[in-house]
Amino acid sequence: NPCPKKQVITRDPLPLKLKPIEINLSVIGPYIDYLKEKQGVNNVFVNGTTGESMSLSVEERKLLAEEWCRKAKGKMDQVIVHVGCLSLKDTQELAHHAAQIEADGIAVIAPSFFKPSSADVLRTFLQEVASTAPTLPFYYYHVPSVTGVNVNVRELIEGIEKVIPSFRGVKFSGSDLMDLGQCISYIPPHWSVLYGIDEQLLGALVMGVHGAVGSTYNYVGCHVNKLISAFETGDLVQARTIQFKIQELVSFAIKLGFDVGVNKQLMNELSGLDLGPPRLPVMTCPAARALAIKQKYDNDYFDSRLVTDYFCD
Ligand SMILES: CC(=O)N[C@@H]([C@@H](O)[C@H](O)[C@H](O)CO)[C@@H](O)CC(=O)C(=O)O
Repeated sequence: NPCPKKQVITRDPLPLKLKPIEINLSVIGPYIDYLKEKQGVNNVFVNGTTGESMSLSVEERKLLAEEWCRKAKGKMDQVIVHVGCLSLKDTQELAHHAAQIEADGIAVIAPSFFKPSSADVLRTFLQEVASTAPTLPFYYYHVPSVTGVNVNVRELIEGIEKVIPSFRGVKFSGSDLMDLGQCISYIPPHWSVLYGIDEQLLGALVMGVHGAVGSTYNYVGCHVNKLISAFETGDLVQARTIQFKIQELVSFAIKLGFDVGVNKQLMNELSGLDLGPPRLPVMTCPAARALAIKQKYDNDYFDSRLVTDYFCD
């Protein structure tokens, strides 16, 4: 067995440089039009979980935030930019940048590698961030299933306005309805609590949330607007019908393995726009899985025999 010859290994011509930008800014404008015209979505929350912010560089996040703010001007009511990072310094840099580009607000998750040991420590972290963008409305983004930081939000926000005068509310993506209710009963009228578990929105509306932010609203946004309207006019039968449909879709997708990659593929297919693949460690959704979920969506939402009464325009 002959010895393998020694090989010369050539170096990558750009060994340490980043490859050219791997984010597609050009699709943001058309995507805003799709959200507005086809889904009735008038506010966006960008660089959050669905936007894979924690897998992006600070530079990429700035470029994305800038493009969203620029293209949404005159079309969307508000662009809230999520600026949370593992590092306080990066978070402050993004908060300061969001103020420069005139975002309508910022949101921050709890750092999740070195986790805050208490609500007090988390409040201090948020205060340090808010102080770099003191004029921007500030939201705490509570998403314990992802961060593993499950502080009591009511405890966190009690008195928070004394240290963060720009504090304006919470994006609450937790399932603890007692904590949710205790936040809502505490907050002043100029704050809001926005709910982030799409399949449980109706329960949160009953508790008094002021709005909803969710990944599936990229393609069921118009249905959710109808759910909210039905709830507001007291038509609980209609509101439940829509909520149950969303639960069916989400539970079907969860059984097949629902994650940000699957969601992204659904956003691609249902918007008709090429939003590109997710970034590792999120995997591209296998084609068969996306097809099965899309078929479920098409059957439930576009079969006029089933949904004539709340079919989206
Ligand atoms: C953990 C997570 O990803 N939650 C989603 C939900 O929309 C979630 O995908 C949905 O309720 C299905 O479970 C959103 O709260 C995330 C979100 O709004 C964001 O992109 O920041």
